[in-house]
Amino acid sequence: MLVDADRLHIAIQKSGRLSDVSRQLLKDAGLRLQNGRNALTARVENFPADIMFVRDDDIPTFVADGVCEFGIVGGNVLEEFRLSSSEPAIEVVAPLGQARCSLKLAAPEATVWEGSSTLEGQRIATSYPAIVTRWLAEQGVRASVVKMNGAVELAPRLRIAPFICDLVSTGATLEANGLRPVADVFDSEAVLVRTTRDLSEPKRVQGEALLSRVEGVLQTKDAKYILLNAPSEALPAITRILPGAEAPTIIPLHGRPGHFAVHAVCQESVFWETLEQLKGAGASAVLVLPIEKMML
Ligand SMILES: Nc1ncnc2c1ncn2[C@@H]1O[C@H](COP(=O)(O)OP(=O)(O)OP(=O)(O)O)[C@@H](O)[C@H]1O
Ligand SMILES: O=P(O)(O)OC[C@H]1O[C@H](OP(=O)(O)OP(=O)(O)O)[C@H](O)[C@@H]1O
Ligand SMILES: [Mg+2]
Repeated sequence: MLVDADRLHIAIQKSGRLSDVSRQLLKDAGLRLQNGRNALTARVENFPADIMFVRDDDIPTFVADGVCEFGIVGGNVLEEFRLSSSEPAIEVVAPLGQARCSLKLAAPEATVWEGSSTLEGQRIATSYPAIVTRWLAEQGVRASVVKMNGAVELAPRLRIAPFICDLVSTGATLEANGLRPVADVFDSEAVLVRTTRDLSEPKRVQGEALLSRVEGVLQTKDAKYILLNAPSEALPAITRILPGAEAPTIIPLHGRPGHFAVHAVCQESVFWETLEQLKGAGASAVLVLPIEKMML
Protein backbone atom coordinates (compact mmCIF):
# COMPACT_ATOMS: atom_id res chain seq x y z
CA MET A 1 0.00 0.00 0.00
CA LEU A 2 1.24 3.52 -0.80
CA VAL A 3 1.70 5.84 2.18
CA ASP A 4 2.04 9.66 2.10
CA ALA A 5 5.85 9.43 2.22
CA ASP A 6 5.72 7.61 -1.13
CA ARG A 7 3.96 10.50 -2.90
CA LEU A 8 5.98 12.33 -5.53
CA HIS A 9 6.49 16.08 -5.25
CA ILE A 10 6.36 18.11 -8.44
CA ALA A 11 7.47 21.77 -8.41
CA ILE A 12 5.87 24.14 -10.90
CA GLN A 13 5.82 27.93 -11.23
CA LYS A 14 3.08 29.55 -9.15
CA SER A 15 2.35 32.35 -11.57
CA GLY A 16 4.10 33.53 -14.67
CA ARG A 17 4.99 32.38 -18.16
CA LEU A 18 5.31 28.70 -17.17
CA SER A 19 2.33 28.25 -14.90
CA ASP A 20 -0.31 27.60 -17.58
CA VAL A 21 2.10 25.43 -19.60
CA SER A 22 2.85 23.34 -16.49
CA ARG A 23 -0.77 22.98 -15.36
CA GLN A 24 -1.82 21.98 -18.89
CA LEU A 25 0.89 19.32 -19.13
CA LEU A 26 -0.15 17.78 -15.80
CA LYS A 27 -3.79 17.88 -16.90
CA ASP A 28 -3.00 16.25 -20.26
CA ALA A 29 -1.08 13.56 -18.35
CA GLY A 30 -4.35 12.83 -16.53
CA LEU A 31 -3.43 14.40 -13.16
CA ARG A 32 -6.41 16.08 -11.42
CA LEU A 33 -5.38 18.76 -8.91
CA GLN A 34 -7.49 19.25 -5.79
CA ASN A 35 -6.86 22.80 -4.55
CA GLY A 36 -7.71 26.19 -6.03
CA ARG A 37 -5.44 28.67 -7.78
CA ASN A 38 -4.16 30.48 -4.67
CA ALA A 39 -2.95 27.47 -2.70
CA LEU A 40 0.80 26.86 -2.46
CA THR A 41 0.38 23.09 -2.71
CA ALA A 42 -2.20 20.82 -4.31
CA ARG A 43 -2.86 17.15 -3.82
CA VAL A 44 -3.36 15.15 -7.00
CA GLU A 45 -6.64 13.25 -6.59
CA ASN A 46 -5.93 10.36 -8.90
CA PHE A 47 -2.11 9.91 -8.82
CA PRO A 48 0.26 9.64 -5.83
CA ALA A 49 1.77 13.12 -6.19
CA ASP A 50 1.58 16.57 -4.62
CA ILE A 51 2.20 19.77 -6.56
CA MET A 52 4.26 22.65 -5.08
CA PHE A 53 3.63 26.12 -6.53
CA VAL A 54 6.85 28.12 -6.23
CA ARG A 55 8.99 30.88 -7.84
CA ASP A 56 10.61 29.49 -10.97
CA ASP A 57 14.13 30.34 -9.70
CA ASP A 58 13.63 27.96 -6.75
CA ILE A 59 12.63 24.95 -8.86
CA PRO A 60 16.15 23.67 -9.74
CA THR A 61 17.24 23.95 -6.07
CA PHE A 62 14.22 22.01 -4.83
CA VAL A 63 14.73 19.26 -7.42
CA ALA A 64 18.51 19.03 -6.95
CA ASP A 65 18.04 18.85 -3.16
CA GLY A 66 15.51 16.07 -3.64
CA VAL A 67 12.75 18.07 -1.88
CA CYS A 68 10.79 17.66 -5.11
CA GLU A 69 11.49 14.72 -7.40
CA PHE A 70 10.22 16.51 -10.52
CA GLY A 71 9.85 20.08 -11.72
CA ILE A 72 9.03 22.15 -14.78
CA VAL A 73 11.37 25.05 -15.44
CA GLY A 74 12.86 27.16 -18.23
CA GLY A 75 16.09 25.82 -19.72
CA ASN A 76 17.63 29.24 -19.04
CA VAL A 77 16.96 29.05 -15.27
CA LEU A 78 18.19 25.44 -15.19
CA GLU A 79 21.43 26.30 -17.02
CA GLU A 80 22.13 29.26 -14.72
CA PHE A 81 21.62 26.95 -11.73
CA ARG A 82 23.88 24.24 -13.16
CA LEU A 83 26.69 26.73 -13.77
CA SER A 84 26.36 28.20 -10.29
CA SER A 85 25.90 25.03 -8.26
CA SER A 86 28.68 22.74 -7.01
CA GLU A 87 26.44 19.65 -7.09
CA PRO A 88 23.58 20.06 -9.58
CA ALA A 89 21.81 16.72 -8.92
CA ILE A 90 19.24 17.40 -11.62
CA GLU A 91 18.60 16.12 -15.15
CA VAL A 92 16.31 17.03 -18.04
CA VAL A 93 13.92 14.18 -18.77
CA ALA A 94 11.76 15.86 -21.41
CA PRO A 95 12.08 19.09 -23.39
CA LEU A 96 8.51 20.40 -23.63
CA GLY A 97 8.68 22.53 -26.80
CA GLN A 98 6.93 25.42 -24.99
CA ALA A 99 7.96 28.85 -23.65
CA ARG A 100 10.63 29.08 -26.32
CA CYS A 101 12.82 32.16 -25.97
CA SER A 102 16.47 33.18 -26.29
CA LEU A 103 18.91 34.98 -24.08
CA LYS A 104 20.21 37.74 -26.32
CA LEU A 105 22.74 40.49 -25.95
CA ALA A 106 21.18 43.83 -26.82
CA ALA A 107 22.21 47.44 -26.95
CA PRO A 108 20.66 50.85 -27.74
CA GLU A 109 19.76 51.19 -31.45
CA ALA A 110 22.64 53.61 -32.12
CA THR A 111 25.36 51.32 -30.73
CA VAL A 112 27.94 50.33 -33.34
CA TRP A 113 28.32 46.53 -33.14
CA GLU A 114 31.45 44.96 -34.62
CA GLY A 115 31.12 41.51 -33.13
CA SER A 116 31.77 40.31 -29.59
CA SER A 117 35.05 42.27 -29.34
CA THR A 118 32.85 45.39 -29.05
CA LEU A 119 32.15 44.21 -25.48
CA GLU A 120 35.82 44.35 -24.37
CA GLY A 121 36.02 46.29 -21.10
CA GLN A 122 32.26 47.05 -21.15
CA ARG A 123 29.51 46.33 -18.59
CA ILE A 124 26.60 43.96 -19.28
CA ALA A 125 23.45 43.91 -17.14
CA THR A 126 21.66 40.56 -16.85
CA SER A 127 19.67 38.23 -14.59
CA TYR A 128 21.82 35.34 -15.88
CA PRO A 129 25.42 36.22 -14.86
CA ALA A 130 26.76 32.64 -15.01
CA ILE A 131 25.49 32.02 -18.57
CA VAL A 132 26.80 35.40 -19.75
CA THR A 133 30.18 34.87 -18.04
CA ARG A 134 30.58 31.49 -19.77
CA TRP A 135 29.65 33.01 -23.13
CA LEU A 136 32.19 35.83 -22.67
CA ALA A 137 34.89 33.26 -21.88
CA GLU A 138 33.95 31.30 -25.04
CA GLN A 139 34.25 34.51 -27.04
CA GLY A 140 37.58 35.35 -25.40
CA VAL A 141 36.26 38.73 -24.30
CA ARG A 142 36.78 40.46 -20.93
CA ALA A 143 33.76 42.41 -19.75
CA SER A 144 32.06 42.90 -16.39
CA VAL A 145 28.66 41.44 -15.63
CA VAL A 146 26.16 43.31 -13.44
CA LYS A 147 23.38 41.22 -11.93
CA MET A 148 19.84 42.64 -12.07
CA ASN A 149 16.81 40.63 -10.93
CA GLY A 150 14.34 42.26 -13.33
CA ALA A 151 13.63 45.24 -15.60
CA VAL A 152 17.01 44.59 -17.22
CA GLU A 153 15.91 46.52 -20.33
CA LEU A 154 16.14 49.73 -18.28
CA ALA A 155 19.88 49.33 -17.60
CA PRO A 156 21.21 51.37 -20.58
CA ARG A 157 18.77 54.24 -19.93
CA LEU A 158 19.69 54.29 -16.23
CA ARG A 159 23.40 54.18 -17.19
CA ILE A 160 23.86 50.96 -15.21
CA ALA A 161 25.38 49.27 -18.26
CA PRO A 162 25.53 50.02 -22.02
CA PHE A 163 24.72 46.38 -22.87
CA ILE A 164 22.13 43.95 -21.54
CA CYS A 165 21.53 40.22 -21.89
CA ASP A 166 17.90 39.25 -21.40
CA LEU A 167 15.18 36.92 -22.61
CA VAL A 168 13.68 37.73 -25.98
CA SER A 169 10.76 36.10 -27.71
CA THR A 170 8.96 38.50 -30.08
CA GLY A 171 11.48 41.32 -29.53
CA ALA A 172 8.67 43.73 -28.61
CA THR A 173 10.12 44.55 -25.17
CA LEU A 174 13.54 45.37 -26.65
CA GLU A 175 11.94 47.56 -29.30
CA ALA A 176 9.76 49.37 -26.77
CA ASN A 177 12.95 50.26 -24.89
CA GLY A 178 14.91 51.45 -27.93
CA LEU A 179 17.18 48.38 -27.91
CA ARG A 180 18.20 45.92 -30.63
CA PRO A 181 19.56 42.38 -30.34
CA VAL A 182 23.23 42.01 -31.32
CA ALA A 183 24.08 38.39 -30.42
CA ASP A 184 22.41 35.11 -29.39
CA VAL A 185 23.73 33.71 -26.12
CA PHE A 186 21.43 30.81 -25.18
CA ASP A 187 18.26 29.22 -26.62
CA SER A 188 15.69 28.04 -24.11
CA GLU A 189 12.45 26.11 -23.78
CA ALA A 190 10.50 24.71 -20.83
CA VAL A 191 11.83 21.36 -19.63
CA LEU A 192 10.65 18.62 -17.29
CA VAL A 193 13.45 17.93 -14.81
CA ARG A 194 14.05 15.10 -12.34
CA THR A 195 16.33 14.75 -9.36
CA THR A 196 19.29 12.42 -9.88
CA ARG A 197 19.24 11.45 -6.19
CA ASP A 198 18.22 7.91 -5.25
CA LEU A 199 14.48 7.46 -4.83
CA SER A 200 12.53 4.95 -2.75
CA GLU A 201 11.22 2.07 -4.87
CA PRO A 202 7.57 3.29 -4.85
CA LYS A 203 8.67 6.82 -5.86
CA ARG A 204 10.90 5.43 -8.61
CA VAL A 205 7.98 3.42 -10.01
CA GLN A 206 5.57 6.39 -9.82
CA GLY A 207 8.22 8.59 -11.45
CA GLU A 208 8.54 6.17 -14.36
CA ALA A 209 4.74 6.13 -14.73
CA LEU A 210 4.62 9.95 -14.75
CA LEU A 211 7.39 10.15 -17.33
CA SER A 212 5.75 7.60 -19.57
CA ARG A 213 2.49 9.61 -19.49
CA VAL A 214 4.32 12.86 -20.28
CA GLU A 215 6.12 11.20 -23.20
CA GLY A 216 2.73 9.99 -24.44
CA VAL A 217 1.34 13.54 -24.23
CA LEU A 218 4.32 14.98 -26.13
CA GLN A 219 4.13 12.29 -28.81
CA THR A 220 0.41 12.80 -29.43
CA LYS A 221 0.71 16.61 -29.69
CA ASP A 222 1.28 16.59 -33.45
CA ALA A 223 0.45 12.93 -34.07
CA LYS A 224 -2.43 11.97 -36.35
CA TYR A 225 -3.94 8.70 -37.51
CA ILE A 226 -4.26 8.59 -41.31
CA LEU A 227 -6.48 6.23 -43.29
CA LEU A 228 -6.56 6.15 -47.09
CA ASN A 229 -7.17 3.85 -50.01
CA ALA A 230 -4.73 3.32 -52.86
CA PRO A 231 -3.89 1.00 -55.76
CA SER A 232 -0.89 -1.27 -55.15
CA GLU A 233 1.37 0.58 -57.62
CA ALA A 234 0.90 3.84 -55.62
CA LEU A 235 1.89 2.31 -52.25
CA PRO A 236 5.67 2.97 -52.37
CA ALA A 237 5.17 6.69 -53.20
CA ILE A 238 2.43 7.06 -50.59
CA THR A 239 4.42 5.51 -47.76
CA ARG A 240 7.31 7.87 -48.59
CA ILE A 241 5.01 10.91 -48.28
CA LEU A 242 3.39 9.96 -44.94
CA PRO A 243 5.14 12.24 -42.40
CA GLY A 244 6.96 10.40 -39.62
CA ALA A 245 5.06 7.14 -40.11
CA GLU A 246 6.84 3.90 -39.34
CA ALA A 247 5.56 0.66 -40.89
CA PRO A 248 2.00 1.56 -41.98
CA THR A 249 -0.61 -1.21 -41.89
CA ILE A 250 -1.68 -2.23 -45.43
CA ILE A 251 -4.91 -4.21 -45.76
CA PRO A 252 -6.49 -5.56 -49.01
CA LEU A 253 -9.83 -3.91 -49.87
CA HIS A 254 -12.67 -6.38 -50.12
CA GLY A 255 -14.07 -6.68 -53.67
CA ARG A 256 -11.40 -4.38 -55.20
CA PRO A 257 -8.45 -6.51 -56.29
CA GLY A 258 -5.16 -4.57 -56.43
CA HIS A 259 -6.50 -1.90 -54.05
CA PHE A 260 -5.47 -1.48 -50.40
CA ALA A 261 -6.36 0.49 -47.27
CA VAL A 262 -3.37 2.16 -45.61
CA HIS A 263 -3.50 2.97 -41.87
CA ALA A 264 -0.62 4.90 -40.32
CA VAL A 265 0.28 6.86 -37.20
CA CYS A 266 2.04 10.03 -38.35
CA GLN A 267 4.31 11.54 -35.67
CA GLU A 268 4.69 14.86 -37.45
CA SER A 269 2.20 17.55 -38.44
CA VAL A 270 -0.06 16.65 -41.36
CA PHE A 271 -0.68 19.71 -43.55
CA TRP A 272 -3.12 20.24 -46.43
CA GLU A 273 -0.08 20.10 -48.72
CA THR A 274 0.60 16.56 -47.47
CA LEU A 275 -2.97 15.52 -48.35
CA GLU A 276 -2.62 17.06 -51.81
CA GLN A 277 0.62 15.14 -52.36
CA LEU A 278 -1.06 11.90 -51.20
CA LYS A 279 -3.93 12.47 -53.65
CA GLY A 280 -1.45 13.29 -56.40
CA ALA A 281 0.32 9.98 -55.72
CA GLY A 282 -2.94 8.03 -56.18
CA ALA A 283 -4.58 8.01 -52.72
CA SER A 284 -8.34 8.40 -52.31
CA ALA A 285 -10.75 8.63 -49.35
CA VAL A 286 -8.02 10.17 -47.16
CA LEU A 287 -9.04 10.59 -43.49
CA VAL A 288 -6.93 12.32 -40.83
CA LEU A 289 -7.98 11.58 -37.24
CA PRO A 290 -6.69 13.04 -33.94
CA ILE A 291 -5.05 10.70 -31.46
CA GLU A 292 -6.14 11.18 -27.86
CA LYS A 293 -3.64 9.04 -25.99
CA MET A 294 -0.55 7.06 -26.95
CA MET A 295 1.79 4.80 -24.98
CA LEU A 296 4.62 3.23 -26.93
N1 LIG B 1 8.80 36.35 -23.62
C1 LIG B 1 8.90 35.05 -23.36
N2 LIG B 1 8.47 34.13 -24.25
C2 LIG B 1 8.57 32.82 -23.98
N3 LIG B 1 9.08 32.32 -22.83
C3 LIG B 1 9.50 33.18 -21.91
C4 LIG B 1 9.43 34.59 -22.13
N4 LIG B 1 9.89 35.21 -21.04
C5 LIG B 1 10.24 34.23 -20.18
N5 LIG B 1 10.02 33.00 -20.69
C6 LIG B 1 10.29 31.69 -20.06
O1 LIG B 1 9.42 31.56 -18.93
C7 LIG B 1 10.19 31.48 -17.72
C8 LIG B 1 9.42 32.21 -16.63
O2 LIG B 1 9.27 33.56 -16.98
P1 LIG B 1 8.59 34.60 -15.99
O3 LIG B 1 8.71 35.94 -16.62
O4 LIG B 1 7.24 34.12 -15.62
O5 LIG B 1 9.59 34.45 -14.75
P2 LIG B 1 9.72 35.25 -13.40
O6 LIG B 1 9.20 36.64 -13.57
O7 LIG B 1 11.14 35.06 -12.98
O8 LIG B 1 8.73 34.43 -12.43
P3 LIG B 1 8.79 34.07 -10.87
O9 LIG B 1 7.85 35.04 -10.23
O10 LIG B 1 8.28 32.66 -10.78
O11 LIG B 1 10.22 34.21 -10.41
C9 LIG B 1 11.54 32.10 -18.08
O12 LIG B 1 12.57 31.63 -17.23
C10 LIG B 1 11.71 31.62 -19.50
O13 LIG B 1 12.15 30.27 -19.53
O1 LIG C 1 10.57 39.58 -26.70
P1 LIG C 1 9.29 39.71 -25.94
O2 LIG C 1 8.18 38.91 -26.57
O3 LIG C 1 8.89 41.14 -25.72
O4 LIG C 1 9.50 39.04 -24.50
C1 LIG C 1 10.58 39.40 -23.68
C2 LIG C 1 10.14 39.77 -22.29
O5 LIG C 1 9.42 38.67 -21.71
C3 LIG C 1 9.96 38.43 -20.40
O6 LIG C 1 9.35 39.21 -19.45
P2 LIG C 1 7.83 38.98 -18.98
O7 LIG C 1 6.89 39.56 -19.97
O8 LIG C 1 7.61 37.53 -18.66
O9 LIG C 1 7.73 39.85 -17.68
P3 LIG C 1 8.65 39.88 -16.37
O10 LIG C 1 9.75 40.85 -16.69
O11 LIG C 1 7.72 40.38 -15.32
O12 LIG C 1 9.15 38.50 -16.07
C4 LIG C 1 11.42 38.82 -20.54
O13 LIG C 1 12.01 39.11 -19.28
C5 LIG C 1 11.38 40.02 -21.45
O14 LIG C 1 11.25 41.21 -20.72
MG1 LIG D 1 11.89 34.17 -11.40
